[in-house]
Amino acid sequence: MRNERGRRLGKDVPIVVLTGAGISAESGLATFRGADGLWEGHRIDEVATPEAFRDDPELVHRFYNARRRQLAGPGIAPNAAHLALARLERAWTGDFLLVTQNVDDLHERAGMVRTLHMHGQLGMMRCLACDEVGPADEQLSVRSCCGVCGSIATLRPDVVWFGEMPRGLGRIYKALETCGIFIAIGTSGQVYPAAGFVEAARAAGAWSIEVNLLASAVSDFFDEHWRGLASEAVPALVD
Ligand SMILES: CC(C)NC(=O)[C@H](Cc1c[nH]c2ccccc12)NC(=O)[C@H](CCCC/N=C(/NCCC(=O)O)S[C@H]1O[C@H](COP(=O)(O)OP(=O)(O)OC[C@H]2O[C@@H](n3cnc4c(N)ncnc43)[C@H](O)[C@@H]2O)[C@@H](O)[C@H]1O)NC(=O)OCc1ccccc1
Repeated sequence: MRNERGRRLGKDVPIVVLTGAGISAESGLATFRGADGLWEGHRIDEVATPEAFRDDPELVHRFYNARRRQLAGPGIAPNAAHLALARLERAWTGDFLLVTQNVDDLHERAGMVRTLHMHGQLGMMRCLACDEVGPADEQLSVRSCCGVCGSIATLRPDVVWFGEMPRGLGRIYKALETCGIFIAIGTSGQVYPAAGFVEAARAAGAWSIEVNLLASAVSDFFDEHWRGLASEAVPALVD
């Protein structure tokens, strides 16, 4: 991998890659702030909150069931950007961590292993009574029963909602504090704490690269910018 000044970026330095909805856009999955950023007329961050689940759990279940159906649907598959990152992970000799804000499983379907879903996973559910986590199907509802403790109406999507603590922050900040390269792909830099990772990486002296269709809210923090479709820019960057 070479930076825009052609300086070879050694595959032996610790690297952190952050991805957002933009990397899955070309796989047919809607981005959050794409189109109108609405689902059934609801602003996404209206249905992705603990308050929404408390007030109207059926609406929230419908939202996540619809996204599970879409993700499991025909034609939804990892694109060239996911596949290029999987090649990079296999070729990387230094510490490698992929942190994704995405709840889809396209990185894993592309063969990636060292992934951390900081906002949870669409394919999993958690029981609020016994805290058991297990695979979720497309029919989750308030009538669903927990297979472990038998309680009803206690199953929720195992995702991180607005106002909730993201997953693995300790591991993420540890990796950011020692990384030599930080790459952000397909994220608008509007949701925290993810949007603040580039500053932590820079503070550690990392070379920072942003790959995005448009400028993001944190573009100024990056050393290098690759503007374009992830499916074209990521292979060009890493191969
Ligand atoms: C809206 C925003 C202002 N609000 C927040 O950030 C809030 C509140 C907040 C906390 N700190 C702050 C500081 C300042 C201001 C606000 C806050 N944050 C939280 O609540 C977080 C939890 C947030 C997580 C919420 N859950 C999600 N998802 C899971 C659910 C679900 O999926 O249903 S967030 C969800 O939205 C975000 C969407 O953003 P992107 O992925 O960037 O997608 P977007 O559509 O915006 O952009 C796509 C980009 O791709 C580009 N693109 C499009 N197509 C392509 C293409 N083809 N190729 C390349 N690029 C492309 C576009 O140009 C665009 O730039 C993702 O994070 C995604 O996971 N929790 C928390 O803070 O807990 C306490 C705490 C405090 C301190 C330390 C620890 C904890």
